[in-house]
Amino acid sequence: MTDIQLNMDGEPGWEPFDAPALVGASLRFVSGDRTGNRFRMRYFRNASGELVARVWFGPETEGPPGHAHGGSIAAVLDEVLGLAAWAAGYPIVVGNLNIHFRHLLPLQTVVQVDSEVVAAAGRKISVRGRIVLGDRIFAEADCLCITLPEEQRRQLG
Ligand SMILES: CCCCCCCCCC(=O)SCCNC(=O)CCNC(=O)[C@H](O)C(C)(C)COP(=O)(O)OP(=O)(O)OC[C@H]1O[C@@H](n2cnc3c(N)ncnc32)[C@H](O)[C@@H]1OP(=O)(O)O
Repeated sequence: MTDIQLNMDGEPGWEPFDAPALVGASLRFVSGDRTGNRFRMRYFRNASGELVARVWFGPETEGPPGHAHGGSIAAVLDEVLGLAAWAAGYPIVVGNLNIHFRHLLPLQTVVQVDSEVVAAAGRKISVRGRIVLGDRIFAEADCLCITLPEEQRRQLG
């Protein structure tokens, strides 16, 4: 397997972001395995609080031959956009995730997930995101996150 570059060393202003330190170790499904053949990913945040992820879609995320399964793309967007809301200070779960799959995403490629918290109204936090490689947009998503009441948050641990 070729060298997998997930760092942002050449891009000043982005610091590694410790997702489990914020939301807990339960966040394993997408970002928990740093060596396997499903996803490998790293989170980064800048001084403005924007969150990005560098994600490698491994052979076990396959859907169409040689390309990522739509569900694997959805899983990545669910986690990254939900985490973007948490990183902005909102303890949420994802209520609605709407994805446009724009281009087939080739396996064993490192792509970037950009995110932006675009609105907060009461318990509803709107987050937008996209999966890109250079100018190529593979997927775009709108995510509605809902903050959890304190009691429900406590039950989650
Ligand atoms: C803890 C670690 C977190 C890790 C980081 C995040 C990354 C992972 C992200 C996820 O995968 S989270 C897991 C996937 N999501 C879920 O399983 C959520 C399951 N659904 C629920 O728990 C509840 O339906 C939910 C908390 C989202 C809402 O239920 P509530 O009873 O608390 O809220 P309610 O129904 O009163 O709705 C509150 C407002 O949100 C709106 N709303 C709720 N769900 C909606 C929805 N699905 N679509 C559109 N609007 C929605 C609702 O209309 C209302 O708007 P208004 O205040 O204007 O009336």
